Amino acid sequence: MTLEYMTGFGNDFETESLPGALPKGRNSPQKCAYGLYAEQLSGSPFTAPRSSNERSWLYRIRPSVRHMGSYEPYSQKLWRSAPTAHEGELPIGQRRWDPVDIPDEPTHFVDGVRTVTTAGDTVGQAGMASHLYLVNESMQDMYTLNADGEMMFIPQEGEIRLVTELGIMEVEPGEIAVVPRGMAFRFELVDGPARGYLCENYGAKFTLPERGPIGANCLANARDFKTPVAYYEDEETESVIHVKWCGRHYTTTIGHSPLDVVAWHGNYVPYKYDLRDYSPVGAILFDHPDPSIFTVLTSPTGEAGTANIDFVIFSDRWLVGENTFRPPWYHRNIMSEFMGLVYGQYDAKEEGFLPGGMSLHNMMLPHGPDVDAFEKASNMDLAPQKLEGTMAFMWETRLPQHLTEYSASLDTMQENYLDCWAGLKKHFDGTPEGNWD
Ligand SMILES: O=C(O)Cc1cc(O)ccc1O
Ligand SMILES: [Fe+2]
Repeated sequence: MTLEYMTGFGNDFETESLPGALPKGRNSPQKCAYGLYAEQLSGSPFTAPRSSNERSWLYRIRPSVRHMGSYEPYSQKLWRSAPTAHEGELPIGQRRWDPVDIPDEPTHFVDGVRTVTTAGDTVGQAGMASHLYLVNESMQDMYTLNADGEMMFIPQEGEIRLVTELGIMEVEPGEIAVVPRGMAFRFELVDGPARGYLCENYGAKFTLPERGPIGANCLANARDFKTPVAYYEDEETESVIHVKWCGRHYTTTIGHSPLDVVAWHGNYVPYKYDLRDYSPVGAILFDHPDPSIFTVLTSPTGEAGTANIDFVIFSDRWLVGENTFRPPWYHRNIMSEFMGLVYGQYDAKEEGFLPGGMSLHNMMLPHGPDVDAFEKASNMDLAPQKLEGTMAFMWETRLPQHLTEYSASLDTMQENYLDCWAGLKKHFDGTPEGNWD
């Protein structure tokens, strides 16, 4: 599909799919052109400061109050919500999983979400959940809307199409997309089954991190973000809308497509971003900076520098540090790190961390390079080295992440993960050189 996008991050966009559908100079004319209804979708409180105030005006065939009402419970037991902290005797510890297969039985997006971790509390609007989506069927006459948070999609296998109230985005592995809290969409497959990672952000919306002394350029540049143009459906077919609200799943049935927005303007929008447009900045003489240097988007909290979620990537880059151990250092961290791998190899792990796999290094639990990565990096020739064809990512949150019964009992969980560090030898022998034999 050839799709049109508007570029920029946080812009006030305007778009119409019929000429003159967008009112000029006002939001609520007495009668809207084409007999449309005007509707405001507020993503921030009305009174939020300008820098964080987000809303869009939608000009649609029917107001959404005609789309939704009379909610019936819907059973989706594997799409969980925080808090799940006190359920059963779920284990703690460093965790890693191999990729999970896409099921054979017909599975659309809503049924294909599998929750791996939850943090915080949906009702308190803090924290996040990390999920997988495993999908082999497009949604048909079915739509979904998540009141609990915005959703970041990271496709790992298979291109996906998100047909949202504000327009259509196609997203392939290497790209990400974000759908705002409360926006309805239909999830479709472009070219076959799809597996990916999904972050449900219960807290403040993702935004670009400050660059500080880096200045006005590099990292994720605003002009590389893409928001779809208006698209509408005028279809009188029986449809189901799935709604997730305070951790529960519901459906409501209506007689038409809810994707009936003919024109819109505003800054509360879905967007996509190609991670290969990211311009990494790093140490160019010695030492390994904190991974926050690779932040793409951050969901801030009221506490400075203490993110609800930092979305960080480890993409193609040069390693040039002199007299430097170049992979990640060993560490313990107050923040909790969920990682996935879209393609390639991650530089802290020589084996075992596979594309489509995932790892969890939770609050204060130690981790770092496996024994082979340590030995290799400790002894290598330190010529400039290019890491190529790699795309790992991390959702790092200030809150501890809790497993679910599903992730704790997945048969792809690596029982022997700790063994990747078991061979780390004692090199200390009391001499300044140490013993490297
Ligand atoms: O644990 C990890 O692999 C992620 C990570 C990468 C890095 O370069 C430094 C710290 C860190 O947590
Ligand atoms: Fe880490």
